[in-house]
Amino acid sequence: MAAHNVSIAIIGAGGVGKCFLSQLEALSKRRPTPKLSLCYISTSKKALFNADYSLPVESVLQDLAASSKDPMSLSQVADYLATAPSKVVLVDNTSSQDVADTYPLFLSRGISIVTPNKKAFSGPYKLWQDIFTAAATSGAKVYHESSVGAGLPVISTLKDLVDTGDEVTKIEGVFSGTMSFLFNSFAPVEGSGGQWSAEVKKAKELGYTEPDPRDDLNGLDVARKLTILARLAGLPVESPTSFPVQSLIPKELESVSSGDEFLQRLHEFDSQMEETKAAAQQKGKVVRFVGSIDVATKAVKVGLEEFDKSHPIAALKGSDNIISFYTKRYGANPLIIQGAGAGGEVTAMGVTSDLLKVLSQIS
Ligand SMILES: NC(=O)C1=CN([C@@H]2O[C@H](COP(=O)(O)OP(=O)(O)OC[C@H]3O[C@@H](n4cnc5c(N)ncnc54)[C@H](OP(=O)(O)O)[C@@H]3O)[C@@H](O)[C@H]2O)C=CC1
Ligand SMILES: N[C@@H](CC=O)C(=O)O
Ligand code: NA
Repeated sequence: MAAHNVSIAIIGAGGVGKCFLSQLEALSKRRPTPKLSLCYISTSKKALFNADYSLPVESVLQDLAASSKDPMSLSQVADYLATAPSKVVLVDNTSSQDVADTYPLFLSRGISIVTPNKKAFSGPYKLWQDIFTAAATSGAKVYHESSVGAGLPVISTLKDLVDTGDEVTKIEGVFSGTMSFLFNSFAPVEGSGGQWSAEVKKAKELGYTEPDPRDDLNGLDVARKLTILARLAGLPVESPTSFPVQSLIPKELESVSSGDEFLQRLHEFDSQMEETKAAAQQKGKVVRFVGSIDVATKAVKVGLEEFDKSHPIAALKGSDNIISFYTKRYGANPLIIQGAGAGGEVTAMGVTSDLLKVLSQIS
């Protein structure tokens, strides 16, 4: 049976979006079927689309930069995509809550979704239910592997554990590429480490942070990931603020209005993090930012902990995440996933592999 053509719509063309576009271009060359055509792309300021639902992938970033079209409203995007001549997959490469809130509408109109955006799956529990109900009713697919651990197979592994009847008892580890990079370079196992505020700027330049790095430093990014994993493990966690989350934002900077001003002023408070580092050092330990979900007691928490220098969490490198799944089948030795947990290419890889899963089911 011939594969049907599929149209791809993309919202968001930043660090992850650009890497996704180049992976999409390479994919279309490597795997000519199903034929993929790009039908819509937008940032928050500009959009590109046309009446025949076909845009050239090779030049789309330049064409988008030169475009004079405003983005459509999200309900207009849903109308436009629902009348496309082929099935459509929407790739949300933003961190927008508004786009996330519209997933039930897209899905109910038969538009599948792949995304690294955490907001839909870690927002109110009702949104989570509406998303999966809409998908089940319409048959559209929704995948979000890169919403936890970037391209690392964290969500697919947890789903496999649950779907095959294993009992997940605990999930713990380092869930933030930014936090991992910061502590690995600021408080390394050997050597004195860098300056906290300078490392935060580096993490942003490397594309590890959220668009606003305060969303990483306040612990909410990790809390969102734990909310997603807890829900998949069967705990109906209401929201990422419904359990204890430690923030590393200095009190004095809590009310600054922009991420840029925050970054400019952060160095004034470097001594606070130096004290935290020194307290661990005095005990021969290092400090790291971790999270855990205890399924039996329903306890979820996020924050700083001290680790012996020989502990696998202390020895992480770069932006690596490490995530341990304790289950009935795996017993005392958890199933462990480790590797880069942030960065454009590895995040886009998770999005592209989700796209392949959707294509295998709808084309
Ligand atoms: N970077 C990483 O390592 C990882 C990122 N993720 C997730 O991937 C997503 C993208 O991250 P990243 O690429 O780094 O972020 P960027 O800030 O680099 O890019 C975000 C893009 O989304 C666009 N955008 C934002 N809001 C809207 C909107 N309402 N409508 C249309 N476009 C919008 C922005 O456009 P404009 O520039 O015009 O505002 C920009 O093109 C986030 O959800 C993030 O949490 C997940 C795992 C790892
Ligand atoms: N800002 C996030 C990006 C991936 O989710 C992180 O640093 O882990
Ligand atoms: Na992942």
